[in-house]
Amino acid sequence: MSFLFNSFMPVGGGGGKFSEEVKKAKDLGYTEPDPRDDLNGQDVARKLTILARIAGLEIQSPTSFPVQSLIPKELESCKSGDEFMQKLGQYDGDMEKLKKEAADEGKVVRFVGSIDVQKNDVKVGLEKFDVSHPIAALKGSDNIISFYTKRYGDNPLIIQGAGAGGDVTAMGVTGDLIKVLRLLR
Ligand SMILES: NC(=O)C1=CN([C@@H]2O[C@H](COP(=O)(O)OP(=O)(O)OC[C@H]3O[C@@H](n4cnc5c(N)ncnc54)[C@H](OP(=O)(O)O)[C@@H]3O)[C@@H](O)[C@H]2O)C=CC1
Ligand SMILES: N[C@@H](CC=O)C(=O)O
Repeated sequence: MSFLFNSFMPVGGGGGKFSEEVKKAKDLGYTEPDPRDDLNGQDVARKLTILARIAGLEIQSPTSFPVQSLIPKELESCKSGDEFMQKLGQYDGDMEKLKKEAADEGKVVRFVGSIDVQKNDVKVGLEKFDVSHPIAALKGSDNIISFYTKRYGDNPLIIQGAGAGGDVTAMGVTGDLIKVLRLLR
């Protein structure tokens, strides 16, 4: 999703049609095998569930908090990812409208997950960001996690790096396997 929005609406203008950027992300191996698993918000919701639990929140499941889906209502009944991809272009106008609205406000649109530990609040969806915000400047498949804490107040602690692609995914899986092996010792 990060690559998708970084290339759909880069700072400074440009970016292709939404459906074309989804196809590009899929061809590069950045989406889930079925891109609907990204566009319905569930991939981000799963990651937020893990992070929120690490932060101490009791989150029942990735479907137990608000998640915005970018799948057009009319395409919810598609039988396969291929059918979905073929039809997605018919709805490019909706995303184009959103892009223009944000651009008129001098902002960009990004798909983000937020965890408010104190309020016990988790949510996933589209948000507009000022072009000077660190999330606006992301490139390629980079993801960003910002920690707003008592000490890292208005200037958050930031972790940034590639969040998709074969090499980093393989590295993540290998890291998890090593952790499991250590637990089994
Ligand atoms: N794509 C990405 O950038 C990222 C992906 N992920 C996660 O990594 C996982 C894989 O994603 P991705 O690599 O894109 O998906 P792919 O579909 O490209 O690869 C999945 C691989 O897993 C194999 N596989 C599936 N089921 C089984 C099984 N039961 N036993 C053994 N092998 C199996 C498939 O084998 P076969 O080809 O024979 O079907 C295929 O080689 C997903 O859970 C995804 O959420 C996480 C971070 C980033
Ligand atoms: N499909 C994911 C990448 C792997 O988890 C994404 O869109 O960020």
